[in-house]
Amino acid sequence: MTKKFYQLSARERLEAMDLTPSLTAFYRERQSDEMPNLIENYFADFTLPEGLLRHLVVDGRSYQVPMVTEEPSVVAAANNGARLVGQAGGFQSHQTSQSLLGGQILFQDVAIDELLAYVSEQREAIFEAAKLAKPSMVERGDGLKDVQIRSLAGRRASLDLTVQTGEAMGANAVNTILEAVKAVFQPFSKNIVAAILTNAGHDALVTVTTQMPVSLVGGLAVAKAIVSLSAFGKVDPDRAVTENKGIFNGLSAVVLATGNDYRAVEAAGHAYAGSTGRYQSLSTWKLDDTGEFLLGSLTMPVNIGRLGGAIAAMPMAQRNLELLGAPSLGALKKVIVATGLANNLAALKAVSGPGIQAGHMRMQARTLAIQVGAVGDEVLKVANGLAAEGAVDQNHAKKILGEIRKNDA
Ligand SMILES: CC(C)(COP(=O)([O-])OP(=O)([O-])OC[C@H]1O[C@@H](n2cnc3c(N)ncnc32)[C@H](O)[C@@H]1OP(=O)([O-])[O-])[C@@H](O)C(=O)NCCC(=O)NCCSC(=O)C[C@@](C)(O)CC(=O)[O-]
Ligand SMILES: NC(=O)C1=CN([C@@H]2O[C@H](COP(=O)(O)OP(=O)(O)OC[C@H]3O[C@@H](n4cnc5c(N)ncnc54)[C@H](O)[C@@H]3O)[C@@H](O)[C@H]2O)C=CC1
Repeated sequence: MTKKFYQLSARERLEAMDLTPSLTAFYRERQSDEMPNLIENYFADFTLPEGLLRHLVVDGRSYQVPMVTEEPSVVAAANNGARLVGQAGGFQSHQTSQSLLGGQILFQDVAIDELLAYVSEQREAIFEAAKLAKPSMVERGDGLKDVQIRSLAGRRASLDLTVQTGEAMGANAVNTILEAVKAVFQPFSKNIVAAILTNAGHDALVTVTTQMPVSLVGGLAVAKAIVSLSAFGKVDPDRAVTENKGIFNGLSAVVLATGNDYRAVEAAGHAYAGSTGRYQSLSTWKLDDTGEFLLGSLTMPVNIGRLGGAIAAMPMAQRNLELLGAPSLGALKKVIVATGLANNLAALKAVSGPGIQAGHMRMQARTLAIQVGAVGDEVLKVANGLAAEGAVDQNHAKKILGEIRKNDA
């Protein structure tokens, strides 16, 4: 019987794709032994560059932070922000919870009083079902910690479970527990719509702060400009979404480098950014009462792991955790949020000061050089030529590349 596409080996898949010989050769060179089992229909590895945030100081400890991103100037911005904050002693963290992940059993057409009464009567059975579903968690002191009913519009309700997940993100564990607990609600089986974890992260908030003399950012006028721009992120969602993108520039780069689920972290972050009813920037920058210090803070939910998921299966993720000094899960979360705040500071300083283009486009120049066909040494030569001309666009890049090739011929 012919195999289905997903049953083929990675090599066989390339043959089945019926590609040109050059495309087949290209992808074949990019097949590895490490990745095929991570996802489905695997046919090649896609590589992204990894850059270093050299000194990120959090709670008095200095970290070398791996960052995976495709965007020029993000790693430079992280280093820039972390350097400024480092001179003031670094970031402080205020982690407000253990590793807690939520789950929901969703009910419709339900009489809330009946459900409340049933939950209170079956509390022990609920905890027992959770324990039997994941006994190893309970042995470690983790597992189901709380159960609450939340009434929703239109005779709907959510049974909210809070699960302590130890050193893992716990997504699969929570889903397993939810499906086991669902079985306790047999009398309501017709009312149950789904049992699935929530990425909201209400119980996984991490806060990172900094207090720095205004002189470090270039004086009171610069600090005031940063504060003024930050205030727009509180009143205008259009500005807030851009500012948050700048935060995730750094934050997601570390989440990715450690093999964690960046979609989960970003979804939770954006939901938290909208938790007041209006979408706002996740960070806050203000001056202290004396006007001598710039105060920055970033609070957001972070549900990640130090093991489990894809982390164990990706050698780069493993090595990157080693590079970070094998931090505890709590410390890793702080590093991730602090990197986001470092990027945010650098971006706000650039955008409220000279503008983003000067620094960003200098670094974008290398990407532009590659886009117009520069290879090897030509890439830097074109980038330097663009910087010298003060015009970073494709036409100039093409012109400079043409001149370099003419001179080298
Ligand atoms: C680009 C810089 C850093 C230039 O910054 P600068 O002050 O013009 O340059 P500098 O040469 O004085 O360098 C200052 C520090 O930046 C770092 N740095 C400098 N160059 C490098 C490099 N090549 N590689 C690694 N690190 C670098 C390094 O730490 C250096 O200190 P030093 O070590 O020299 O004492 C600055 O202008 C900056 O931070 N800009 C922000 C860039 C940014 O945020 N880019 C992301 C893309 S834009 C975006 O996506 C979102 C955004 C920005 O719109 C969000 C928002 O609006 O809020
Ligand atoms: N909505 C979402 O965000 C969803 C995400 N996912 C994916 O789930 C993955 C993460 O799931 P996890 O449950 O974290 O991974 P996992 O399923 O690999 O579980 C963690 C494993 O580590 C073991 N373990 C050993 N020591 C531990 C300790 N000290 N603390 C905790 N666990 C320990 C556990 O017993 C378990 O086998 C990610 O890849 C994510 O993309 C899956 C479903 C939904």
